Amino acid sequence: MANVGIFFGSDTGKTRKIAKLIHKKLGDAADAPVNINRTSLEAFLSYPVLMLGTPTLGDGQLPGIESGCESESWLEFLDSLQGVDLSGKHIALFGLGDQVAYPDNFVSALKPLYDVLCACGAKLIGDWPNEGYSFNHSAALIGEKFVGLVLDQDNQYDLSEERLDSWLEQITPLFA
Ligand SMILES: Cc1cc2nc3c(=O)[nH]c(=O)nc-3n(C[C@H](O)[C@H](O)[C@H](O)COP(=O)(O)O)c2cc1C
Repeated sequence: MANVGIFFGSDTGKTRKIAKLIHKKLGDAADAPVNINRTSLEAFLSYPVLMLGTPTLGDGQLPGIESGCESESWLEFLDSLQGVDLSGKHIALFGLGDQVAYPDNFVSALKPLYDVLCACGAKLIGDWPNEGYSFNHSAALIGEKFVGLVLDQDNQYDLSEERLDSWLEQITPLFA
């Protein structure tokens, strides 16, 4: 088993694609990405380092039945994390959103994910500057920084790989 587990939720496949790209770039350090609705709590907890990806759906919500997905996803998995001890784990988040169609809730779903993981004692790494995006509001900001990498595959597709490379450069020394 590798050191890094990559888990994602996805409605239309864009977050899955980014998860696969992260895996490709990390090589043997990471296991192949797994949809969060296809894992167990035990498998999730077996990694010391986690990279967790999500789109924002609904009105700033995590994916799941309540936000209109056909399958369960983060909303349901987070219920199973209540009361779980994640201290000692390094967790980096990556979030996909659409700043043009949803400028009032851009990538907001990262925040409830962040909050649950922090409440479980995890060490969150990989915050990301908000420069280069145009939006009105995001719940995923703490001060001037997003709580994780932010990618907009709908409007800034061409910037994503460069952003991803820079983010991985920032975080890999923190857990290597
Ligand atoms: C019904 C619906 C609601 C959405 N709501 C938001 C939103 O509130 N904020 C946002 O930033 N993006 C929103 N998006 C855009 C998605 O997050 C974006 O297209 C993302 O790349 C989808 O990733 P996926 O293919 O992994 O599901 C929404 C998209 C859909 C279809």
